[in-house]
Amino acid sequence: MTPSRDFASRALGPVEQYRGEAQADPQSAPERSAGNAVPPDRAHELFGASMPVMRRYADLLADAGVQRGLIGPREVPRLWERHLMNCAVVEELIPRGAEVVDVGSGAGLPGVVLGILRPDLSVTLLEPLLRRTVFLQECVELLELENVAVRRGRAEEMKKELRADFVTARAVAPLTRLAGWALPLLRPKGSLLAMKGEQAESELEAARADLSKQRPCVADVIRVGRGKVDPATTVVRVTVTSESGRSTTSRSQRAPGGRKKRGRKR
Ligand SMILES: C[S@@+](CC[C@H](N)C(=O)[O-])C[C@H]1O[C@@H](n2cnc3c(N)ncnc32)[C@H](O)[C@@H]1O
Repeated sequence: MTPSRDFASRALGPVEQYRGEAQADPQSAPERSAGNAVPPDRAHELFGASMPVMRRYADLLADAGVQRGLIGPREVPRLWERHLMNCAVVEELIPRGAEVVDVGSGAGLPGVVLGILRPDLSVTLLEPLLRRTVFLQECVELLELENVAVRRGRAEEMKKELRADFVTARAVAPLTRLAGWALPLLRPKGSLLAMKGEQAESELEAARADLSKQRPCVADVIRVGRGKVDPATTVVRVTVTSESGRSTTSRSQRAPGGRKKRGRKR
C-alpha cells in the first residue's frame, strides 16, 4: 500500500463515525461540544438555525481535523470564538446569491462556515493539498452542503477555470501575492475579502501601489461583526473597478454621459 493510500484509509475512521449522525435530522443530532469546548451563547445567536450543522463541523475539526494535522490541538478550546465565529461574520459583506471562491481553504475556514451559514451562496473551496481536499470533500458530504464544492489546485492556475463575485482568504499569503492570485478570478465589481490581523492597515498601505498595477481596484479595511465577536474581524476588501486594464479615468476628465472631454484646442 502506498503511503498516501495508507494515510487515506487511516484517516477515514474519525470522519466516518459522523456519517450516521449527519444523515439524521439535524434537529435530533446529539448536542456535542467540540473538544469539550462549549459554544458560547453568542454562537447560538450568530448561527441560529445553522447551529446543529455548525456543531457537527466543529466536531469534525476537533476530531479528524486535529488527528490529520489540519488544525493544531491547542486551537480546539478556541474553535468557536477564534475560528468559526470569527469567520462567520465575513458574511456581512456578501450579498445574497453571490458566488464565492475560498482560496487556500485548508480545513474549510472561512469557506465551509460561510457555506453552512448562507445556503444562498455558492461556495468553491480551493485548496492545493490532497489531504486537505479529502477532508473538505468529506465535510461537504457528511454535512450535506449542496451549495459547496471542493476544487484541488493553486489559485494562480485557476484564472481560466474559476470566476467569482467574491474571493475569500484567511492566513494564505501576504496581501500583494494574494491579490495577484485572487484579482484575476473576480468578475467586474467583484471583491477580494482577505481576513487579516492587527497590521491590516499598514499591510494595505504598503501593497496599495502594487494592487492597482495588477488590476484597477479600490481597497479599504473594514471591521465586521461588532457586537457579535470580540475583537471584530478585520477584512481587507479589494474591489475591481474597471475591466479596461488601464487606470480609471478621473471624474473631472469625463463629460456628462460618460464620454471623455476633448482637450481644448489652442
Ligand atoms: C495557513 S493555511 C490557512 C487555511 C485556512 N484558510 C485557515 O484559515 O485555517 C494556508 C492554506 O493556503 C493553501 N495555499 C498555499 N498556497 C496556495 C495557492 N497558491 N493557492 C491556493 N491555496 C494555497 C495551503 O495549502 C493552506 O491550506
